[in-house]
Amino acid sequence: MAAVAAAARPAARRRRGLRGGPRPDQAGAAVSIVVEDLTFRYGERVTALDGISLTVELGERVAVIGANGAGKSTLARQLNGILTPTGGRVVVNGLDTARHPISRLAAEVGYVFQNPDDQLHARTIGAEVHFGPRNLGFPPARARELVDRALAATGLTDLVDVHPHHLSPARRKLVAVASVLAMDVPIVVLDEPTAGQDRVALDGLGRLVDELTAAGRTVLAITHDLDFCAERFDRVLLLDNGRLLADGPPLEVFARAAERVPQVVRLSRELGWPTAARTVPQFVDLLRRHAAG
Ligand SMILES: Nc1ncnc2c1ncn2[C@@H]1O[C@H](COP(=O)(O)OP(=O)(O)OP(=O)(O)O)[C@@H](O)[C@H]1O
Repeated sequence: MAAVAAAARPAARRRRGLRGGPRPDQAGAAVSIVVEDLTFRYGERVTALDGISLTVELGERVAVIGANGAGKSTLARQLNGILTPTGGRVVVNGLDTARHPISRLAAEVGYVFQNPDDQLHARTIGAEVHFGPRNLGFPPARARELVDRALAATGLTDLVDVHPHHLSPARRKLVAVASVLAMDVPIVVLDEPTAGQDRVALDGLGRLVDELTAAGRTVLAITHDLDFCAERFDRVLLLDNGRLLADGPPLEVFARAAERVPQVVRLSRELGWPTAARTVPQFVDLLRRHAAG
């Protein structure tokens, strides 16, 4: 947050009405993210992304999965300009990331870092969550409203005066999520949101994804949590060694990733069902139907 939100000055940008819904670009008004033949190298030796192309529509929810080192975080960091392409291009909400500063992109894309300690800097949770909307130039009353809503959505309302570093890493992650929510950006990128979270927080995060996309926000989440992925996402990108190996509905993509599937999917397959369950309730429902004959 420190890097992104601090860079979000000047506040006047928002007053000039430069943010909001998607603006027309070559791919059309409903397009949220365009990635064209994206290649990214760290130095000379490491090709972290290799010829990735995809389009994400406004309001879509997309999960990005893949083994450690597959390139997931590198892809996510292209979306807010922390990294820019070595080859190809990335366009978010009509803005080519290579042609706009991080400060401009911060008004379009909120990025929740994998490690919240890379993001949090304020002395209280309240101040942390307030930082982004204030720097983006929201009028005070609107900023207050956004902060209150973000705190409530992440279950942190009663902790506004607490120092983030007095919380567990999983709770600090929720502070990072709240900080991004409060910025009210059209595109939200979550890097490993569920790591270390308990069931209550997991359900809360799932509801957040539902609410954000219902409100027309685009959500892209990097995750190793395949249950979360299967339960909450309609579209999954499978990265493998910097390449986009599969892009489609969860069950189709899991079929390409034989060893990486949620338990209910694996159980469905082991039981020889023609249609696999994606979630536990679906599994129970199918089990009842099969048992009934
Ligand atoms: N700052 C860096 N300098 C050099 N190489 C890097 C750097 N960051 C990542 N890499 C390399 O780029 C490749 C992709 O890394 P990336 O972190 O994007 O993968 P990932 O899929 O997010 O992995 P994980 O699930 O472990 O977070 C890996 O080979 C990694 O070692």
